[in-house]
Amino acid sequence: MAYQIFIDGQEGTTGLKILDRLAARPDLEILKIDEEKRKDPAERRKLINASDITFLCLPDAAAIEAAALATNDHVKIIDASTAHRVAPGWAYGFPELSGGHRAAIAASHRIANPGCYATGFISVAAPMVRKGWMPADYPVVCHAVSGYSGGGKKMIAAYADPHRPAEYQSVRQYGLTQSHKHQKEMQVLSGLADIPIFNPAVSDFYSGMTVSVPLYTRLLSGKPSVRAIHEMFCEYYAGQHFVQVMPLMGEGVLEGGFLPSNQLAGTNLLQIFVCGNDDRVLLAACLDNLGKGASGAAVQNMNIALGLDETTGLL
Ligand SMILES: NC(=O)C1=CN([C@@H]2O[C@H](COP(=O)(O)OP(=O)(O)OC[C@H]3O[C@@H](n4cnc5c(N)ncnc54)[C@H](OP(=O)(O)O)[C@@H]3O)[C@@H](O)[C@H]2O)C=CC1
Ligand SMILES: CC(=O)N[C@@H](CCC(=O)OP(=O)(O)O)C(=O)O
Repeated sequence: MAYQIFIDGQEGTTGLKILDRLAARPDLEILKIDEEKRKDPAERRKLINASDITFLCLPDAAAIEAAALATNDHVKIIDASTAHRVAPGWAYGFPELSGGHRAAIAASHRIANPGCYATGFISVAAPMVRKGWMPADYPVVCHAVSGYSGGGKKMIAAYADPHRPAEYQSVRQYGLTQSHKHQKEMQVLSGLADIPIFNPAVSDFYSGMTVSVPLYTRLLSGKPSVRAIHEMFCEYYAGQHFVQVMPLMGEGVLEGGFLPSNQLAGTNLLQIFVCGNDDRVLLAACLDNLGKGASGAAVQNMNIALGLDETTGLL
């Protein structure tokens, strides 16, 4: 019998992308909610409890409410929101981070899907801390640029508006108060003592993102060379299908010395670039905010939670 899947928030940006990725799969049956009952707690409770897997593609408050509607012991919840990412009892859905993370996703009934920026940041910061090269109190700074679909339906509509302000054509930095909702998750999952300084920006393209962390090697334990850092990342992610460590300096991959942000749109891939020199290193992660940053990761986590090949149905 096909697995029963419910997407709470099926009309939103992330919900629709998950639906797209699952639509052609014969091993799954999608439990659709009537349009007029999309926000009816009783109907949602019924479908959540009838499912094997429920994806929550909702704002945080609605995701917390939805998780409480799951009353049977069977259903596995995969929450795309920020609500449960550092909550006790929830597995963090980044299987490439460690064998322990993959095992927790396979065993848990509550899986928090990582944030898009957080995925990029953790992919480069966590191995540096785990390998003992970046001291936990390293003063970490992170820069990032995202496509506007990261802001969901409202931001997509604002960018598509023919009467939008001219400034939308420029890169717009935000998170200026240093209290972006991903910062706690970035700190905790990377094993850092302090919240990193985070400078996100949104720009005039639909999806994709680059998340960068500049480092002084002189502040790292053992002062590793840029080549040694690259080798460490190659070993850390060896054998992973969706996380790829690119050639040192992006040799043969980056055209004209530019690192684009939209190259991985439509995929579940995350590519890591190690650039710079033996004094100043730039670690950068490129991904699709709607792919490995949201719907792709959610489907990968579902595959693991169901005991399937994690690449099923994913590019
Ligand atoms: N966009 C992205 O790149 C990423 C998003 N996320 C997270 O995923 C979640 C969904 O984001 P996104 O898809 O972008 O957001 P959207 O705003 O595009 O979609 C959210 C959907 O949830 C629906 N909704 C709101 N409240 C309720 C409720 N009480 N009951 C049922 N449905 C409700 C909305 O309905 P209506 O259509 O009526 O507005 C909408 O369809 C968020 O928590 C977001 O932070 C995570 C990673 C990346
Ligand atoms: C461009 C833009 O606005 N991006 C969103 C991040 C989207 C995301 O990852 O949302 P989650 O926190 O649910 O993971 C933002 O900065 O809030």
